[in-house]
Parts: sequence; structure tokens; C-alpha cells
Amino acid sequence: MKVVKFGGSSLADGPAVNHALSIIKSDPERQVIVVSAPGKRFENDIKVTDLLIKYAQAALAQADEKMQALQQEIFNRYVAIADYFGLASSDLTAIKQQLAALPQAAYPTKQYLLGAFKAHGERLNAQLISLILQKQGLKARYVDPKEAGIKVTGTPNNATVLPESYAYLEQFNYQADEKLIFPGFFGFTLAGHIATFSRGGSDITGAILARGFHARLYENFTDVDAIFAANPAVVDHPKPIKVMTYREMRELSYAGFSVFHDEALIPAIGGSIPINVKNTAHPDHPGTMIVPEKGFVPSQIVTGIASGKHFSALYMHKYLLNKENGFTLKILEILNKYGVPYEHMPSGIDDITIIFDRHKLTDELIDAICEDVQNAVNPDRLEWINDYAITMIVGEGMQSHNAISGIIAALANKVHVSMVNQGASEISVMIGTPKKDADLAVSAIYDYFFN
Ligand SMILES: Nc1ncnc2c1ncn2[C@@H]1O[C@H](COP(=O)(O)OP(=O)(O)O)[C@@H](O)[C@H]1O
Ligand SMILES: N[C@@H](CC(=O)OP(=O)(O)O)C(=O)O
Repeated sequence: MKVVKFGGSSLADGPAVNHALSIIKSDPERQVIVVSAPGKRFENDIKVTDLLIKYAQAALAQADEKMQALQQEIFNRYVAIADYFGLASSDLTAIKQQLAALPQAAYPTKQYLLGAFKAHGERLNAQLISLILQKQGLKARYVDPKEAGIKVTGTPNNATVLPESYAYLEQFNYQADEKLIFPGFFGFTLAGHIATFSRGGSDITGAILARGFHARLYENFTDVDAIFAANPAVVDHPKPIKVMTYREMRELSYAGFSVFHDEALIPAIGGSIPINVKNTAHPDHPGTMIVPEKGFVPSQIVTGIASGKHFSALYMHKYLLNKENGFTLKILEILNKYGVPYEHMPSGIDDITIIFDRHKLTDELIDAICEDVQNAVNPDRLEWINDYAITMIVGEGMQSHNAISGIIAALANKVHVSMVNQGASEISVMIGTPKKDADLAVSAIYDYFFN
């Protein structure tokens, strides 16, 4: 059996949904289907998830007129898909009611309200798609994450799956000839509230289901022919990657390969499920296989180069830092007090840089952390660097070949490199640069290793 996930770009309108359905129908092994909310139909279009965020904000602001307009705009996206398949307006009554009921429901906090609104992009789309399949005479069933037992942490917009979910999924009853249509992106907390994964998190649902149902393959359908060695928005016609390992993908998606969510690797690794990223528009193309490390023979030194521009850093210099007891501990205690995780912590003899994901910080938190750090460890110099990008150069082949000299040669006299970290992972090198240099770093390193 295969678990198949379609991204929002593959379900943006009626013709796109129709094409996705033809892919589902063409292979009886494609039994568990995960759908995202309708995505962008054209360049400047708005994803349904983003419309739902606006709808939630209008509800919180009690802006009634805006709320009505957004509700209608979101509903129209589903109507357009339903119309394409000739559904009657009465078929959409339940979807309309659920959308309209969102502002009236009770939520523990504003963050839970936001999570519940966002989740309905996929929830309503999965209901609509199972209805379309049923009308076409297929044995299809909408499965809500509540019914399937997808349990997640109580972090309403950044949840992670709880391990008991897998036991629930193993017990889930279904027939050999039915298609199960799941909404991606969310689960239920132990208290019974909706919580979504981070953005792009329908990939995570697909991986959880693939592990829970012991799928033979997790097919992830998107809008590109393959995962490329560099982001196609940065490098012109980058080379497609035919096969890569889980850990290569994890490092690359962490740093910016948005095509597959980095957290979706974890359930797939847990269940040893191979992943096939494919293009909805060309389902017969082989796409990219993501497989375990065991038995993998790399055909090149570098597999991919990614960069993420959503980082910031706290730099500290203190003479004789290496001789001081508890310096790092005091800083970690401060981060713990504010509930802020750090991403990386490269250090020298008298210097330390702590790198953060900017999405996890507010301006107020930054001020509070800097003030506490200043008071607790009294560094000679403390600097907050808002403008920080991380570029990852990743490849299983780097275990046996020295890539660092090539990376340095590629960047020389072009890019201001503020940090190089090699060794923490034997398959990657991480470099820190100002954001403005990140794309240049990617294309220079790509040219060196691939052209
Ligand atoms: N290295 C890469 N290879 C392929 N696509 C990439 C890469 N890096 C970034 N992308 C982008 O990821 C997009 C697909 O991801 P996403 O928009 O989240 O798809 P979906 O809506 O199917 O989940 C591609 O259109 C491409 O712009
Ligand atoms: N719709 C959600 C979840 C998701 O995975 O979407 P997509 O498959 O379009 O990346 C989002 O926009 O974040």
C-alpha cells in the first residue's frame, strides 16, 4: 500500500484536483490519500491557508464585515472546485456551515483559535475531495484526524506528533478496496483541541500515516519534476537529484529546500518508509527517491546546497572565556526561562555565537534575552545580529572526500563568510553569511561542484 500526499499547488482548482484524482485512480496501491488546502492558482494568488489566517485575525478583531467577506472568498474556492465536478450547491452545505461556525466556537486561547481556523483549509478540502470521489462511484471515505487518533502536542500552531498515534493508526479498520482521504497539517491535542503542524506540515501528516499504516512507499506529489541540487529560484535549471538519503534531505530541507518539510523525515525514518517526491503534472517521471543511508552509494561529493534566511545570531566575546566555568550554562538557563530554543552554537576561544530561528522570537524576547545575558555573564562585547543566513552544503559523499577546500575556493573574494562549521555532521558543512550574500553563496558553490 502507498500513502500519497498532494500539496496545495496540486489542488488549487478543479482541473488540478481532477488531475490529482486521475493519479489516485491509476494505481490501486494508492489507498491512503493526504490532501493540503487549495494553494495558489497563479503567481500572486493567495493560498486558502493564508485566507484562513486573515479570517482568524478578523474574527479576533471582531471585524464583522471583513469576516463575512473572507468567509465568502474562502468558500468560493471550494465552490469553484465543486462546480468543475458538477456538484450541487446542497453538497456544499456542510462545508459552508463549518466555515461559518469557526468564529462561534470556544477556544482555550487565541493561538488555538488560529490553529483551528488554519486546519480547516485541509479539513474542508479532504471532505470535498472524498465527496467528489463518491459521486464518481468510487469507494472513498473522509477520515478526520480525530477518528484516526492523530494525537499531537499542545502547541497549537507548531505541534509535533505524539507516539501513541502510531498505535491508534495500526488499529484503524478499513477495507482493502476503499480510498481513505485524510486532511494534512493537523491533529488533536490530548485535551481534544485542534493543533496544526508548522507551515507546510501536510508533508508531516503523510509521513505519520505512512509509518502508522506501514506503507510500502510514501509518494509526495508537488509541482516540480524532482528535488533539485539547488533551489530553482536561485540557480537556473539545477540538476535533479535521483536518489538521496533521509539525513541529506533533513539537512537540506532544514536549511531551505521547502519542497519537503524537514520534520516529515522523522516518522519516515522511524518506519523506514522510502519517500518518492514526484510532479503531479508528470506522474510518470521518476522524481526523487529519499531512502535510508544503509547501502547508499553516493555518485557525487555534494548532493545539494540550500540556504535559509530566517536566522538571527547573538555574538559574545569575552577574554578568557575558555577558562570560565558555567558561562554557557548561564546562557542556556536564560533561554530556557524564556522557552526559546537555539539552533546552533559555534564557539572559539574567547567568542561564542548562538544562532536562532527568527520565527521563534519576538522583538520583546530579543531585548529581554540580551539584557539577561548581559547581566548574567557580563561579556566584553555582546551583539545581536538580525541579518543572518545559513547555507548548508550536504552530501553523503563528503564523508570520504574533502569538500571544504572547494567551498572556500568557490566563495573566495565573493561572499562575506562569518562562520564555517564542519565536523558536527560528517555529511555537511554549514556557513553563516549576511542574508544578501546567501543566494550568491549557493550559486557559487553550485557552479564549483556541478558545472
Ligand atoms: N531544491 C529544490 N528542489 C525543488 N523545489 C524546490 C527546491 N527548493 C525550493 N523548492 C520549491 O519548492 C516548491 C514546492 O514546494 P511547495 O510549494 O511547498 O509544494 P506543495 O504545495 O506541493 O507542498 C517548488 O515549486 C520550488 O519552488
Ligand atoms: N496548507 C498548509 C499546509 C501545507 O502543507 O501546505 P502545502 O502542501 O501547500 O505546502 C500551509 O500552507 O502551510
